[in-house]
Amino acid sequence: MKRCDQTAAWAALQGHYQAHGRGFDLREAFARDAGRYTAMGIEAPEVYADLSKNLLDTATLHFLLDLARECGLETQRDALLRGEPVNGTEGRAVLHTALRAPQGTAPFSDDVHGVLDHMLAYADGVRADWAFTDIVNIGIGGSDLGPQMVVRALESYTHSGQRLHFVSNVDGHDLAPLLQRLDPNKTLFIVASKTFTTQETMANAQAARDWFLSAGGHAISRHFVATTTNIEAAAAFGISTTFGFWDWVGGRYSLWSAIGLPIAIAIGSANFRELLAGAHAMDRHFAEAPLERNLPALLGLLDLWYRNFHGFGSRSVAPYHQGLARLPAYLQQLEMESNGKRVDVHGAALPFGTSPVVWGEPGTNGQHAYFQMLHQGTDVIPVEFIAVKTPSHPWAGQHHKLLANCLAQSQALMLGKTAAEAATEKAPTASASIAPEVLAQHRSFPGNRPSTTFVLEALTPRSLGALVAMYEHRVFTSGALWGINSFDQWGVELGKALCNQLLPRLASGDTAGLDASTAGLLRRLTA
Ligand SMILES: O=P(O)(O)OC[C@H]1O[C@](O)(CO)[C@@H](O)[C@@H]1O
Repeated sequence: MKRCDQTAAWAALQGHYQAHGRGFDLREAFARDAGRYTAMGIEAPEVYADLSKNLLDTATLHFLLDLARECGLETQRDALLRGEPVNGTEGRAVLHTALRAPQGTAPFSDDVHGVLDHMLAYADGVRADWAFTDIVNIGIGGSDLGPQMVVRALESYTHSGQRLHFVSNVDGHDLAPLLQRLDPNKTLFIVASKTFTTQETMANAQAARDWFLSAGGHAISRHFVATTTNIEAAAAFGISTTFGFWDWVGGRYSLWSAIGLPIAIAIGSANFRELLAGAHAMDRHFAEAPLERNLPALLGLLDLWYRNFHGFGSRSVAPYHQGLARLPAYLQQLEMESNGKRVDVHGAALPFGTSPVVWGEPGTNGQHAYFQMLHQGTDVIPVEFIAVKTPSHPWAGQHHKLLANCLAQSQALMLGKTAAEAATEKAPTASASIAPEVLAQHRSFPGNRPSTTFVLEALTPRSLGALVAMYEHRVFTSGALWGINSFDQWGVELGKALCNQLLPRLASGDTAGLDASTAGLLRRLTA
């Protein structure tokens, strides 16, 4: 398997970038090719993607697809899906796709469906049990972001009466205000942790249990359940109802496993199965569609083109659906924990950039905050718009405003406005004292700024499942091309170890042997 920079296609792309890519102009590309929108629209299950407002043409795509083939992308993908130990540094397979495959069609099927059926039956029982008014998921990272994002997105599928809460931060300001509002005998706590050792989760679980007992709670066994691979540790904590999963489910890929319990309680088993079905449909697309029409593969290639040739270090995600408010945070873990790596699978330092910074907010809110920089700042930041055709509220006029904003932003990023065009506009009165040609500079936009727009018919369990799986496979694609292990996360370990060393010093105030800055700050925080 070749790393991207060791292929002939990489060299060809370098030449192509110098000759055409650098000076590529979207406005000219649309003027030259009337069929550009149609040719660069990809129909994947539940997701339509308009790639036409990106800085590439048929020749670029041709070289990128050559690169994918030379890197053995399809072979790497097949190894992933077969359950080979592609997570080399941890000696593990990576099989989140098996969690959403129909019975008998993927590795570990009996185990997967056994836990799934058990978990969904329990979830439906909780939904029907009106004695539970509040469900609290205690977990962090992958044991929080996925379930939280999905529950928020599918709020219209939840039934009223039960409230879902997510507590993640070791900061007591997360848990304490919530507990004040809860009745212990009407609350279910889900302690969600793949390892059941994570400091934040264990601290919050302990605090919740202490509160439960001191606030008059009865029957811990009914009010605390766990979702974990470490059933012994959950039992030692005193939890007898546990839904398990396996080491081949990465934390950031785990919402499809027992970690999805809060989702299942929120939307019910039938809808949870729809979520899985949507993801499975995208899995099949990724596994079977030719690379030319394979949406996750094309997105991964586009990421490489932007990161390694155009030098863009960031990508902004703008979901034009308030339900997807937590999607950017979810994608930050998915993408940056997966591909924020600086050595390849053989431990060799990489001579090129890997994961971009992924960030964003729902539209239209972002427009009134940082879109200024996207339009007129000095950095080019590709933007990803997500538009949903049919809302789940009744206000068509308001939805039209949302969609018009979404389309207008990608249009403005692409078209821009020249100083000459700006000069023809009537200046606002407040700016009248500025020379018109100076004002025109301020009011002009460079344009030619790339974006992708995804369209969903509606935000449903099925479409959301497909959308998330699309992102997972896209991250796999760019990681595979870069030659990195997208499935470990050693970068989180050093901070954890140093935290454990510092912890006793917070109580004792001992600063001996610390660097001057850490010692000074510790003194300031403890004196
Ligand atoms: O589910 P756990 O084991 O508590 O881990 C939580 C999170 O911590 C990490 O291991 C590192 O931050 C993530 O990969 C993971 O999702």
